[in-house]
Amino acid sequence: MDSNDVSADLAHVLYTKEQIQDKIAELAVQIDRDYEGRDILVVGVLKGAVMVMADLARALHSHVNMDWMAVSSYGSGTTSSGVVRILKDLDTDLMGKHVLIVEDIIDSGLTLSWLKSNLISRGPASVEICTLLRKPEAAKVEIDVKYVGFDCPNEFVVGYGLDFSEKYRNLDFIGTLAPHVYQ
Ligand SMILES: O=P(O)(O)OC[C@H]1O[C@H](OP(=O)(O)OP(=O)(O)O)[C@H](O)[C@@H]1O
Ligand code: HPA
Repeated sequence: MDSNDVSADLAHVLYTKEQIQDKIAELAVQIDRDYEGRDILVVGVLKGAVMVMADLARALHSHVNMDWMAVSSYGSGTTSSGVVRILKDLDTDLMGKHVLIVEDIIDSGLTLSWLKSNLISRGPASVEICTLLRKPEAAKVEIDVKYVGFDCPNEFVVGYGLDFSEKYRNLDFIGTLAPHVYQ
């Protein structure tokens, strides 16, 4: 094997490319049904949500506008503190819009909890959340999430937008890392 081959860094595959694509197609059917007759403003949270946004937006049949936010959560090490700073704000006025926040993962829930309240304060007609992954055992706050792809184990996961030190986002599947990567 090539020493630069990322597959050597992986411990387990949790969700294959096919499982992810099937799940996104399922979510798109639900979303199209729920938003029938209404335009959707999908808001992707950079950078992790890039892959989910790209695939979900293409799977939807509804009229969709796309916008992006970048936020940073401060905390010690890998722990989100819930104190969130906006690094890139939306270009769109949310007044009267049906907003669907699209995320790769809800871990502690602190980022999304803050973001949802922030967007609600801008006067949209509705704000819902769609996340590909959620870690139920890691939740620190309760948030109402309408669309969840997979409830996943409380392990650090990478791939399909999710990174470790900015690597592995480009994998088309989701997995866990081998211990040597962290050492
Ligand atoms: O539920 P929480 O514990 O708040 O964690 C979830 C957040 O963490 C990840 O983003 P990250 O800050 O790693 O940035 P990235 O999307 O650029 O990778 C993910 O995309 C969520 O935004
Ligand atoms: O498990 C994770 N992997 C990558 N990024 C993350 N951000 C929150 N949780 C995770």
